[in-house]
Amino acid sequence: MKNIRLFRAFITMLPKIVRVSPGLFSVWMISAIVQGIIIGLLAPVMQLFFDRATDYATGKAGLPFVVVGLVLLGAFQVGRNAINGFVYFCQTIYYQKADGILSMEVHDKINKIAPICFEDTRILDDMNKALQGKKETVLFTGNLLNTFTFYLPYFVIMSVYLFRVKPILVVSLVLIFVPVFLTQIFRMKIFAKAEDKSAPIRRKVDYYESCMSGREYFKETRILGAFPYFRKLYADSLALLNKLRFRAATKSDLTQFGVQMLSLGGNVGILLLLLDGLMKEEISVGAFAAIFASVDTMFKLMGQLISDKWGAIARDFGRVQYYLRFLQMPERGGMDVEMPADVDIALRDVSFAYPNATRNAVEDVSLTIKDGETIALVGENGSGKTTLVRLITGLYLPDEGEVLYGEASTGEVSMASLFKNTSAVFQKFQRYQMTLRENVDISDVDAMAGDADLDAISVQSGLDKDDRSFSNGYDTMLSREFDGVDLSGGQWQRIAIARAFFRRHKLIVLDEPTAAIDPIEETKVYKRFAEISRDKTAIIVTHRLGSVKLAGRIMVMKQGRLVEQGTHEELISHNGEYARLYQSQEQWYKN
Ligand SMILES: Nc1ncnc2c1ncn2[C@@H]1O[C@H](COP(=O)(O)OP(=O)(O)OP(=O)(O)O)[C@@H](O)[C@H]1O
Repeated sequence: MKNIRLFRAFITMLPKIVRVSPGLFSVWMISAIVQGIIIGLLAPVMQLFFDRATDYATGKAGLPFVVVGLVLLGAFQVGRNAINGFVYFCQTIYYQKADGILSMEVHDKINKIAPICFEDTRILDDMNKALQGKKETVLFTGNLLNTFTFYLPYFVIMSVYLFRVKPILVVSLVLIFVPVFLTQIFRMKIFAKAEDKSAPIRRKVDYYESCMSGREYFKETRILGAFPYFRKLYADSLALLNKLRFRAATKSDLTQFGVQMLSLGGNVGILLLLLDGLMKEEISVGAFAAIFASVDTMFKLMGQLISDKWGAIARDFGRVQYYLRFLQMPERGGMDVEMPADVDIALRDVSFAYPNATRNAVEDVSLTIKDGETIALVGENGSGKTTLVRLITGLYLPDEGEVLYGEASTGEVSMASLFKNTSAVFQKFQRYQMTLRENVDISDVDAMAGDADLDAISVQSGLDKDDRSFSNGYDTMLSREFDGVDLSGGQWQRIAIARAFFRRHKLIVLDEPTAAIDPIEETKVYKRFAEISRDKTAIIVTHRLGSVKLAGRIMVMKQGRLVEQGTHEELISHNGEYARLYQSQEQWYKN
């Protein structure tokens, strides 16, 4: 993907940030400009007051003059504190709002990109970085805006003021600014380099940490006695990470120390120039006192702009690029059409390879599934069954050939249109941490299951709501994280089946839906499934060949190819791959 330049990134982000809340954005920007102007004008106002005070002391002016100067100075000081607080308030609220809205945008985008992208580790990596980058994107835009709204007016006012007092002051300011700026760039480079080296080590540290104490890992790690092994890996990686951090911090701190010395030198230099001007009566006592009082703020703001703001811009820019490139990723697209319900599904010379895979997972498959037919897909591990059903449903698009629903090719139709009449239970089904009712409802949010629907679906999927696990019936929370209960693998699988049955569908895919259910209960589930899918197209992927007999036709996959198809009896008498698989399973039960 192409690199995005800083200015381009800024003008791409700006309208997105403004759209979050145009009213609040205007208030925030205007108040930041006013803040810059007030703080910039503080030095001339101070001079005014000190000059008047000197005039009063030497009898050149009356007391009211001094009082007016003092009131003006007081007003600016109060104004400065008030505006500082107000700008901070606006900015905090704005960042929070923008973060929420940009998160939505990322999730909407993820919903539109082709599901195959989730099989590509590089795209997944980019997606993760984009998600992390969304927060930094808001800060990045905010920091750039801040440069123009607050720092620019402040430094323009200060430069004009200093120039009018003594032009050499502006020149010395620029002379200090340049090396400070360059050293900050050097510091950014140190951190960028350290970050590049640390990122993979940090991933390992996080991973070893979860292997030691993560919820999913700790039982197996304990049983295997692998804790000391992971502990050592963790400690070694952590030590390496700390070494990198220490080196970067040392270099950076030394540079920072140099910068501080430079600023101190600059500070002293400016004061000497001022003193010289005062002695030669080129500048007034008021100007001397005002600049003397403001020079510290000026150096602080300069450091803040360069290290905090631009440092953060440089640090965050990489992630912002990931974010913007992710938003530019091509979407799956396709037409929104009303898919005909009662059509045959045909695959014509379909081949497919996973991203970065060296060989096809599905190779030159042609077949037709008649409307309302029940098909069983069988074959050894890795023979391509799951991939084939993903192609049939249109979740993935073929690299070669086409999958047709009647006349419509899956590549031309939008995912929403395609999946409208499809339901599925996947091998790796999800355990949604919600109530039992919600776990079913989400498959057809327009229908919302009532108790009667849930009773019917529970029977079909073999779910027993009177089981003592469901202490609150259908409203039992199925998550220990949310003060609910956890279930057995078989119970979760039945919920996944219930969810698939609840969805209105013309095509249903059951990819190994009963692996965690005992064989007797499995037979019952399949029988009930045969009843409810009588007029529907159904595809069952299974290893247990005892349950494939209910299918009208059995298709046998081997190394990505469709090698046999027919009824159980036909395939047994053919004495090929299916017969071999069937006989080997028969042996399990006989021996
Ligand atoms: N995400 C992936 N990336 C790369 N290759 C994959 C991916 N998923 C599956 N494969 C490969 O594609 C081939 C077919 O896998 P598939 O999951 O379709 O087989 P299967 O018949 O369903 O296997 P099983 O019975 O074990 O579930 C295998 O060689 C597998 O290694």
